[in-house]
Amino acid sequence: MGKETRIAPKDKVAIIGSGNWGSVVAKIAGHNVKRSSTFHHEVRLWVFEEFVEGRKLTEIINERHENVKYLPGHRIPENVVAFSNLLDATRDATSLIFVLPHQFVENVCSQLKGHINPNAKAISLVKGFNTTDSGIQPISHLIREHLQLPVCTLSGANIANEIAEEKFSETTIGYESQGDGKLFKELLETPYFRVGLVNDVVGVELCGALKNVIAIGAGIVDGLKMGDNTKAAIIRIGVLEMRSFIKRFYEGIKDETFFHSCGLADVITSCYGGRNRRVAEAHVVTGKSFEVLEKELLNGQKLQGTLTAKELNRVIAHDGLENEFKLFTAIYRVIVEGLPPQKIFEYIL
Ligand SMILES: NC(=O)C1=CN([C@@H]2O[C@H](COP(=O)(O)OP(=O)(O)OC[C@H]3O[C@@H](n4cnc5c(N)ncnc54)[C@H](O)[C@@H]3O)[C@@H](O)[C@H]2O)C=CC1
Ligand SMILES: O=C(CO)COP(=O)(O)O
Repeated sequence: MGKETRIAPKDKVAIIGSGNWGSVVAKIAGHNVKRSSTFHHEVRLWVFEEFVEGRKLTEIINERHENVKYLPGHRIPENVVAFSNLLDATRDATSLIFVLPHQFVENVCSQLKGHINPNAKAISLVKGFNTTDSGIQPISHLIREHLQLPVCTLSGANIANEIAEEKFSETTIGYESQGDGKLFKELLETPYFRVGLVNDVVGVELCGALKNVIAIGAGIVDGLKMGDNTKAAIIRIGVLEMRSFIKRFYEGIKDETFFHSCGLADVITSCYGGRNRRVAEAHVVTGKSFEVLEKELLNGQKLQGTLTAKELNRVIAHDGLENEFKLFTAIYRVIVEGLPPQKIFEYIL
């Protein structure tokens, strides 16, 4: 009898989330799998169903191959198929990409519990974390604990619309197992979207979460028309608080992580572009609340920085660390307690 050659089954990809960034990732992964011998040629995209101009968003995506609400004007490849049912979207999938606003991840994971392929691995592109009384819970840990699978993270200086336009940018994948990191790099890298790898899952995602709070500080500076020197000061102080917070709550975070795209570079892009900066500027100019402006300006897209500022403050206040995290505390007070924005400078003196 001749030796049987067994062909390894191809990885099936499911993308969980189809907002602004999720839709760009669907475009990238959809194109990449077409050329790949590693991945199955269909990519499934879970869409939180809603009606757009009287039609289901999933139907529109599957017919027009465009997410007309969250990424208008950009084609999503035809091998990306939208599903409104989470279990259909993820059935048999072995590579799961989580790309949701962080407040929705827990609910999604509860629904997925017990329905995941035993060989699956995941990557979280989510920028945010949860808090408990004992500290912070990174989203990668939340996913790992619910679904019992290995989780990488991806974060970087990645304004979604610019990447949709294929303008050059970089990102960072944090991995525990290098093989998983390389697999997701193969799935997501393109000539215009370059992936760096670092053996630091939590460091990557916590930078991505905290930079959203610093970006709110930058938006406040813009709203007050303070200028570039002031914004640079907010960036400098913000980066120091970001590093100090991450190191305090997580051992083993690598210094090099802050110099990958997920670190300082993402702080910079978010402090100049990005939704958190924009809404914070509008808050200063109009005096409207962040909740109202999120609805008025973002057409269903979500702010992550306001929630993260609240979650951060829970930990800072619990441990009495306001003097060590003066900028984070001041930004929280502007968002939640109505502190006049110009007063943040009194806090950080
Ligand atoms: N947009 C960007 O430029 C980037 C975003 N990110 C991060 O990616 C994550 C996802 O953001 P985006 O794709 O931009 O989303 P988005 O903010 O554009 O859209 C919100 C998404 O949430 C969905 N949604 C609303 N209610 C829901 C619910 N109850 N359950 C589940 N989903 C619900 C909406 O259908 C929509 O797909 C966030 O953590 C964000 O910080 C990371 C890099 C770049
Ligand atoms: O994460 C981002 C850029 O890297 C996007 O930031 P915003 O959510 O503020 O738009």
